[in-house]
Amino acid sequence: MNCLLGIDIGTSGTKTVLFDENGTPLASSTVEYPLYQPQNGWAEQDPDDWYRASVQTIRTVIETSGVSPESIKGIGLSGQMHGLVMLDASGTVLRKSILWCDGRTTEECAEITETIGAERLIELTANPALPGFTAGKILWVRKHEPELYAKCAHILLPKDYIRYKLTGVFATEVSDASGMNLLDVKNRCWSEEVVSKLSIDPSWLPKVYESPEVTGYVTEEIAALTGLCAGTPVVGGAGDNAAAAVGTGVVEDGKAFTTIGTSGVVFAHTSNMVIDPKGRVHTFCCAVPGCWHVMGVTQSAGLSLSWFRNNFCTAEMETAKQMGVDPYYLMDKEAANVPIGANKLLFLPYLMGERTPHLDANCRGVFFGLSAIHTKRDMIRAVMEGVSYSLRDCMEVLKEMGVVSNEMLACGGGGTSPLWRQMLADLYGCPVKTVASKEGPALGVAILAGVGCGLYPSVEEACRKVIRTNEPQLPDLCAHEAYEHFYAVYRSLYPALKDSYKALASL
Ligand SMILES: Nc1ncnc2c1ncn2[C@@H]1O[C@H](COP(=O)(O)OP(=O)(O)O)[C@@H](O)[C@H]1O
Ligand SMILES: O=C(CO)[C@@H](O)[C@H](O)COP(=O)(O)O
Repeated sequence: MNCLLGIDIGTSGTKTVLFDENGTPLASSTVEYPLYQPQNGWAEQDPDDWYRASVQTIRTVIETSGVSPESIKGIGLSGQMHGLVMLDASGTVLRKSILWCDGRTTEECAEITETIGAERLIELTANPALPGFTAGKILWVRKHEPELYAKCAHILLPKDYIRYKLTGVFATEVSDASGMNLLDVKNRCWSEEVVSKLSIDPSWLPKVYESPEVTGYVTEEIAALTGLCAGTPVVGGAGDNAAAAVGTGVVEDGKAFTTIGTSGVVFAHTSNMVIDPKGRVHTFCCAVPGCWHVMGVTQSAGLSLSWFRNNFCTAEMETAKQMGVDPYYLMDKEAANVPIGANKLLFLPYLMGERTPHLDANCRGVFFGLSAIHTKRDMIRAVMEGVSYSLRDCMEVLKEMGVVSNEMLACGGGGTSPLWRQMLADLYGCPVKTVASKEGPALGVAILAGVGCGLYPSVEEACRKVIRTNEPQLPDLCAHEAYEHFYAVYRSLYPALKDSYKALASL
């Protein structure tokens, strides 16, 4: 039997899944780790937490599956995008990684825009300078931590740090590199102009591959720690969203998915490069060589619900533990008993600022319309609806650009909730499907590994062989109409609060 391994370095945890060559999961293991928030709007993680989680989950899936390590023909890596990992010349991590949802670099982004020129930056990198992206984080460390910056010899993205630990190679691939503000997204290589104008040492940047290409091989040391065979090939893989696209079969024009992970993303495949002139959605290379994708991002999707759970649902967490079920299952049940509109309670999910459509690192979460009638269950529903309104905002921009068809796939932790999927179907006004496999990004990069090691002829062929979809959830037209009224009020809130957000941030 031929097997493939997919490793996804998510924000909530690392998930490693072993598949057979038909995409059937044989074993899966997840290890969670903390998110550090040293200041309001900052977010960091320890790259060595990702490494420990990777080693542990690889070892676990090999042991529990009982497959022989020789049968693992290739490994694919996926991960949260944009995070800055800085290493010194000996390969030691210099500081905690500054993550995709960290909003500290508004000033540095303005500096990048001024240095390159707003139009030229979009011409070269297909995107404006955004606080979530990596280049601003590099400039922030240069300005605020010069002693540490002086020791830097390598810059990597989260999953590429794990690649370095597995193979000893400094490499990345086009989909993740697109989110650094340093890649020439059209030509799929580093932009010499941007790198040199920002005075970033080009020797710090890893070599860029296409997603299915082999980038290196598992070392003897890692083999001894994990049970893998030394010499197992590791392919480029993809940023988590490009990886989820492969894992849900979104590899052709007109196909799209929504993921509710820590972040929320509405993603559409494009075989031509399409750019939103207002910069509200990102244009990145995708994992299919020669193709791109457009995606809108809600910074705090699952994060809003996990924040609510952790702070206000200790009773549900306790009951869930006693019942041996997931606390989110109980929270879903409570929310399902509340009518559309959460008894006139709205939630703006801007806990970590927002990208699509506002591009504002300073905005923050709001419960709007709170009344003495409301209970916790209204608030749970309002959080889930608020995230769905924000995803509808993403959808509206993609529709304006003409890149989505009238069908949507749902994935990510939140995409496993039938209630959340129905909210999406009702709000988008289109059927929402899931794929039979729940493994999204891990399956996506396992498929890429299968292409890289010759088990499949192409990404598209592999998806045709492996991906199966379930029956769709259909939109309810009455619910759609009801949501339209609440969505209109939701849309009016950000413009009304914009100046107040700025004032609050400046205090
Ligand atoms: N049954 C569920 N109902 C609603 N939301 C859920 C459920 N299960 C998981 N989630 C959401 O999914 C999020 C985690 O998604 P996941 O895709 O694993 O995250 P990441 O890839 O960012 O680490 C949680 O924060 C939670 O909000
Ligand atoms: O910043 C983005 C995409 O631009 C996020 O989608 C990150 O890639 C984090 O993903 P999750 O941890 O939510 O999967």
